[in-house]
Amino acid sequence: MEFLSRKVKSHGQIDARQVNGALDTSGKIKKRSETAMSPAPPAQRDKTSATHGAVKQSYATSVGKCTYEMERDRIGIWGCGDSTSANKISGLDRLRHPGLNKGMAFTIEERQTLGIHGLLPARVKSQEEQVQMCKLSIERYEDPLNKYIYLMGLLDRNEHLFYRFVGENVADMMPIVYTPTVGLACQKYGLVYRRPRGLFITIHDKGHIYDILKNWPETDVRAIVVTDGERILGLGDLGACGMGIPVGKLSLYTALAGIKPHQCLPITLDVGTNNQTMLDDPLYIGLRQRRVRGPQYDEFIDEFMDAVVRRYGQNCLIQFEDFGNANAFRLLEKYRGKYCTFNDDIQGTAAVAVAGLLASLRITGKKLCENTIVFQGAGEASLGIASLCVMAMIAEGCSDEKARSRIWMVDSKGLIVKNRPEGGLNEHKERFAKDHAPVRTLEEVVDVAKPSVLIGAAAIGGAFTPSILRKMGAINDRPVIFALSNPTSKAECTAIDAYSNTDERAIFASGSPFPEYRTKSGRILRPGQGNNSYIFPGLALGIICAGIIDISEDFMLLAAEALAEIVCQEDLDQGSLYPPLKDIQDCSVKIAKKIVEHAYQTNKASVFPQPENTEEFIRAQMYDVRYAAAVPPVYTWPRDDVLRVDMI
Ligand SMILES: O=C([O-])CC(=O)C(=O)O
Ligand SMILES: [Mg+2]
Repeated sequence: MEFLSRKVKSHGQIDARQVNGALDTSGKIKKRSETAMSPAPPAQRDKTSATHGAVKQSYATSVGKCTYEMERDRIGIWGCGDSTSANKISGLDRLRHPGLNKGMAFTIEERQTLGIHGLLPARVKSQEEQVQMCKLSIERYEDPLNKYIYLMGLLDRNEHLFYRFVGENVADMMPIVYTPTVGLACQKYGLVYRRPRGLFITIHDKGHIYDILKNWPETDVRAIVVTDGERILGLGDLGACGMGIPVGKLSLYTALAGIKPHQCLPITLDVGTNNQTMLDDPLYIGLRQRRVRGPQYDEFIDEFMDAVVRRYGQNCLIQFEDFGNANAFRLLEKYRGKYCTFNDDIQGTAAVAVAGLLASLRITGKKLCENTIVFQGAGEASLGIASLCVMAMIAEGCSDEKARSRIWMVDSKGLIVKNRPEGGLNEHKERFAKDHAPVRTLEEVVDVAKPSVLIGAAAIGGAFTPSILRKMGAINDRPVIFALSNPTSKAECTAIDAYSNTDERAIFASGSPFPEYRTKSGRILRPGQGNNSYIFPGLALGIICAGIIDISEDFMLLAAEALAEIVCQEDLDQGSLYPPLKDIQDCSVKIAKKIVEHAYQTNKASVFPQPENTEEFIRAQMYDVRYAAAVPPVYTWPRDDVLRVDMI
């Protein structure tokens, strides 16, 4: 009895803001009914057939909810009891559930109420103290792969803590959960894999994809990153081990753009691999067979797309990641406009590179269309960037033909020219083919074209030789050099190469991070990271908040312009064309804001009514890394003296 009264009394100490409603952006308490958070509409989920009509949603359906109520519903979803009997969930299950676990941050009241008192040491830690612990723990590891394994372990144990820790240490943690370490993790995925963190759907599951999606315990999925593992970063075909990429990308959805973790689903489509080393490796985790191609592959992907719509609704975003060149372009063309989809390697990389180019104009004082751009590579990234450059040049007032004339592309056979003796130009390359005699090497193309901008995205590490870089320095006052291939080993040159071969005049960016560079005069240059991570989280946030299905190219240019606008003079003075990584979460919100506003202007939004204050609306939807109360809200009764009945 005494124990009970202690429990009830202690409930009163729970922060009412956490249990009774969400904080709005001003820190003011809103009742839940005033917030945009509420359950996903059942009618929109689990459709019996894939329909493709416009789906109109209300605010209430666009984003899901948070705080105690959401935590409670998730308990049901994870099979620990239905949501109505959720309060009966064992405390032990809470400790094991990464979305509910707070570790030693469970209060004494929560421990007693939930029946986990005694399972934890006496000490109650604040989340801030736990973040400090994470820092100490990760610093103990020297090998980046061990740091990766530590962080994934943290994610498996305690989601809120993981996202708070990564979110507060973006510059230090991004190279671990993302490029370049994630590349190493994929190569060693057989060693790294611990527990389900996404779905593996194999070609043998054809005909049953919907059923597999139903095995995923979350029903409110808003974003999927999918790969078939054929071109993982610049590392090539890693088959099912490519899973590290969707996992890494979606962890940035949450860490950088506040998209709720349970709304994100990583998927690997395992159609085999042509990587013999993987096939021979006893640790390989995927199907031990060569890649399936042709109609069987196409039917498989078609079925996947329809199953996603049927399970999660038409507004569920499907980001294609690290598919092989041929499939990437084909599938983008096939599905765009019909499904809520974009290809990050073609379009996301294009947007981040064009953002960097737009920012570089503030240093060179030129218009984009006054530049001559040479691409090393003519794959997804290069062709995507080239196309978006044309769009940006046309926006400056130049003709399509003139814009294309500014672009020179080099592939494995040399300069892409019309009537190439070897033939074999696809329509994407054909668009940029020059009326020129064959030119074999990149260096010769630099001699002929005299570019102001050199962009590498063909995963040939070291392709920008000192001699090429020196030529760029000789032709230009401020040569623009982008070494975009990932991971670091595939970069076309290092930051040091770029600066030291151009008398430190290069305007340099790279896909993977490079350390700061000290000039001879002692100035510190901070090479910017032209990685699509500046784009895809904010883009996705905007798409989800406005319910955009048709992600047309204007959204990509808009995202690029939005990012370029954020770059300030101080960034440029430090040699960076991008804002510092520590500001990347703000960039995501700013990009999302532009995307949402543009969606309403162009009738592409399906969430109504349009929010009055876009930024406030977006921020109100974002994941809160702080812990929610784990026990139900309490209400107060009148004082004892009011209730007392006079018996005399
Ligand atoms: O993952 C990254 O760092 C960028 C990217 O999309 C790729 O290289 O394929
Ligand atoms: Mg990629």
